[in-house]
Amino acid sequence: MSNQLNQILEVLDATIASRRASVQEGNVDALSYVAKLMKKGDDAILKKIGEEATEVVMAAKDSRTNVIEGRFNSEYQAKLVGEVADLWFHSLVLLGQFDLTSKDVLGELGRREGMSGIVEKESRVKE
Ligand SMILES: N=c1c2ncn([C@@H]3O[C@H](COP(=O)(O)OP(=O)(O)OP(=O)(O)O)[C@@H](O)[C@H]3O)c2ncn1[C@@H]1O[C@H](COP(=O)(O)O)[C@@H](O)[C@H]1O
Repeated sequence: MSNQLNQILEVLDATIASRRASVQEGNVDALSYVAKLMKKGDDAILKKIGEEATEVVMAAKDSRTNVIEGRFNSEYQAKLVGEVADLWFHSLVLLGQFDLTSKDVLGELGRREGMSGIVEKESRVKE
Protein backbone atom coordinates (compact mmCIF):
# COMPACT_ATOMS: atom_id res chain seq x y z
CA MET A 1 0.00 0.00 0.00
CA SER A 2 2.73 2.41 0.98
CA ASN A 3 4.68 1.68 -2.22
CA GLN A 4 1.54 2.01 -4.29
CA LEU A 5 0.74 5.34 -2.63
CA ASN A 6 4.26 6.63 -3.22
CA GLN A 7 4.17 5.52 -6.82
CA ILE A 8 0.82 7.20 -7.53
CA LEU A 9 1.94 10.44 -5.90
CA GLU A 10 5.33 10.39 -7.62
CA VAL A 11 3.76 9.91 -11.05
CA LEU A 12 1.22 12.68 -10.42
CA ASP A 13 3.90 15.05 -9.05
CA ALA A 14 6.09 14.40 -12.09
CA THR A 15 3.21 14.85 -14.53
CA ILE A 16 2.15 18.10 -12.86
CA ALA A 17 5.76 19.41 -12.83
CA SER A 18 6.10 18.62 -16.51
CA ARG A 19 2.80 20.39 -17.30
CA ARG A 20 4.05 23.41 -15.33
CA ALA A 21 7.33 23.43 -17.24
CA SER A 22 5.51 23.36 -20.55
CA VAL A 23 3.20 26.21 -19.48
CA GLN A 24 6.27 28.24 -18.46
CA GLU A 25 7.77 27.58 -21.89
CA GLY A 26 4.55 28.82 -23.47
CA ASN A 27 3.37 25.39 -24.68
CA VAL A 28 -0.08 24.45 -23.46
CA ASP A 29 -1.24 21.03 -24.62
CA ALA A 30 -4.88 21.51 -25.62
CA LEU A 31 -5.69 18.07 -24.23
CA SER A 32 -4.07 18.70 -20.85
CA TYR A 33 -6.48 19.75 -18.09
CA VAL A 34 -3.58 20.47 -15.72
CA ALA A 35 -1.72 22.69 -18.20
CA LYS A 36 -4.87 24.64 -19.05
CA LEU A 37 -5.72 25.17 -15.38
CA MET A 38 -2.16 26.24 -14.52
CA LYS A 39 -2.12 28.67 -17.42
CA LYS A 40 -5.28 30.31 -16.05
CA GLY A 41 -3.27 31.05 -12.90
CA ASP A 42 -3.43 30.94 -9.12
CA ASP A 43 -7.00 32.21 -8.75
CA ALA A 44 -8.44 29.54 -11.09
CA ILE A 45 -6.69 26.80 -9.12
CA LEU A 46 -7.78 28.26 -5.78
CA LYS A 47 -11.36 28.48 -7.03
CA LYS A 48 -11.24 24.78 -7.93
CA ILE A 49 -9.92 23.94 -4.44
CA GLY A 50 -12.85 25.83 -2.88
CA GLU A 51 -15.35 24.06 -5.16
CA GLU A 52 -13.89 20.62 -4.57
CA ALA A 53 -13.77 21.16 -0.79
CA THR A 54 -17.44 22.14 -0.84
CA GLU A 55 -18.27 19.05 -2.89
CA VAL A 56 -16.50 16.89 -0.29
CA VAL A 57 -18.60 18.47 2.45
CA MET A 58 -21.84 17.88 0.53
CA ALA A 59 -20.93 14.28 -0.35
CA ALA A 60 -20.10 13.52 3.30
CA LYS A 61 -23.41 15.01 4.43
CA ASP A 62 -25.26 12.92 1.81
CA SER A 63 -23.46 9.79 2.91
CA ARG A 64 -24.35 10.40 6.56
CA THR A 65 -27.99 11.19 5.69
CA ASN A 66 -28.31 7.92 3.79
CA VAL A 67 -27.08 5.59 6.53
CA ILE A 68 -29.67 2.83 6.87
CA GLU A 69 -29.65 0.45 9.85
CA GLY A 70 -26.17 1.64 10.76
CA ARG A 71 -24.71 0.92 7.33
CA PHE A 72 -23.28 3.39 4.85
CA ASN A 73 -24.67 3.19 1.32
CA SER A 74 -21.94 2.13 -1.14
CA GLU A 75 -23.15 4.56 -3.81
CA TYR A 76 -22.77 7.58 -1.52
CA GLN A 77 -19.48 6.22 -0.21
CA ALA A 78 -18.14 5.98 -3.79
CA LYS A 79 -19.28 9.55 -4.45
CA LEU A 80 -17.44 10.73 -1.32
CA VAL A 81 -14.26 8.92 -2.36
CA GLY A 82 -14.49 10.51 -5.82
CA GLU A 83 -14.89 14.00 -4.36
CA VAL A 84 -11.95 13.53 -1.98
CA ALA A 85 -9.86 12.30 -4.93
CA ASP A 86 -10.80 15.50 -6.83
CA LEU A 87 -9.75 17.60 -3.82
CA TRP A 88 -6.42 15.73 -3.39
CA PHE A 89 -5.72 16.01 -7.10
CA HIS A 90 -6.39 19.75 -7.22
CA SER A 91 -4.31 20.21 -4.06
CA LEU A 92 -1.39 18.55 -5.89
CA VAL A 93 -1.90 20.95 -8.80
CA LEU A 94 -1.85 23.85 -6.33
CA LEU A 95 1.37 22.55 -4.75
CA GLY A 96 2.93 22.24 -8.23
CA GLN A 97 1.96 25.81 -9.06
CA PHE A 98 3.94 26.92 -6.00
CA ASP A 99 7.02 24.76 -6.69
CA LEU A 100 6.02 22.22 -4.05
CA THR A 101 5.13 18.51 -4.24
CA SER A 102 3.36 15.84 -2.23
CA LYS A 103 6.78 15.06 -0.69
CA ASP A 104 6.72 18.40 1.10
CA VAL A 105 3.34 17.63 2.64
CA LEU A 106 4.30 14.05 3.52
CA GLY A 107 7.44 15.41 5.18
CA GLU A 108 5.32 17.73 7.30
CA LEU A 109 2.88 14.96 8.22
CA GLY A 110 5.86 12.74 9.11
CA ARG A 111 7.25 15.48 11.32
CA ARG A 112 3.92 15.63 13.15
CA GLU A 113 3.66 11.85 13.57
CA GLY A 114 2.87 10.85 17.15
CA MET A 115 2.55 14.49 18.22
CA SER A 116 -0.66 15.12 20.11
CA GLY A 117 -2.60 17.89 18.41
CA ILE A 118 -3.84 19.10 21.79
CA VAL A 119 -0.32 19.22 23.28
CA GLU A 120 1.03 20.93 20.15
CA LYS A 121 -1.67 23.59 20.31
CA GLU A 122 -1.03 24.24 24.00
CA SER A 123 2.71 24.57 23.36
CA ARG A 124 2.18 27.42 20.89
CA VAL A 125 3.44 30.72 22.20
CA LYS A 126 0.46 32.81 23.25
CA GLU A 127 0.50 36.33 21.83
N1 LIG B 1 -6.34 12.84 -11.45
C1 LIG B 1 -6.67 13.62 -12.36
C2 LIG B 1 -7.95 14.28 -12.34
N2 LIG B 1 -8.96 14.24 -11.46
C3 LIG B 1 -9.90 15.09 -11.95
N3 LIG B 1 -9.49 15.65 -13.11
C4 LIG B 1 -10.19 16.62 -13.98
O1 LIG B 1 -10.55 17.74 -13.24
C5 LIG B 1 -11.57 18.42 -13.96
C6 LIG B 1 -12.49 19.10 -12.98
O2 LIG B 1 -13.33 18.15 -12.44
P1 LIG B 1 -14.81 18.53 -12.02
O3 LIG B 1 -15.44 17.29 -11.55
O4 LIG B 1 -14.75 19.65 -11.06
O5 LIG B 1 -15.49 18.92 -13.38
P2 LIG B 1 -16.05 20.27 -13.92
O6 LIG B 1 -16.69 21.05 -12.82
O7 LIG B 1 -16.87 19.92 -15.11
O8 LIG B 1 -14.70 20.99 -14.39
P3 LIG B 1 -14.37 22.49 -14.77
O9 LIG B 1 -15.35 22.92 -15.81
O10 LIG B 1 -14.40 23.31 -13.50
O11 LIG B 1 -12.96 22.39 -15.30
C7 LIG B 1 -12.21 17.42 -14.90
O12 LIG B 1 -11.86 17.77 -16.22
C8 LIG B 1 -11.54 16.12 -14.48
O13 LIG B 1 -11.36 15.23 -15.57
C9 LIG B 1 -8.27 15.17 -13.39
N4 LIG B 1 -7.41 15.42 -14.42
C10 LIG B 1 -6.21 14.79 -14.42
N5 LIG B 1 -5.81 13.92 -13.42
C11 LIG B 1 -4.47 13.33 -13.44
O14 LIG B 1 -3.57 14.28 -13.99
C12 LIG B 1 -2.86 13.69 -15.08
C13 LIG B 1 -2.56 14.76 -16.11
O15 LIG B 1 -3.77 15.24 -16.66
P4 LIG B 1 -3.75 16.12 -17.99
O16 LIG B 1 -2.96 17.33 -17.72
O17 LIG B 1 -5.20 16.42 -18.31
O18 LIG B 1 -3.13 15.27 -19.06
C14 LIG B 1 -3.77 12.56 -15.59
O19 LIG B 1 -3.02 11.58 -16.23
C15 LIG B 1 -4.39 12.06 -14.30
O20 LIG B 1 -3.49 11.17 -13.66
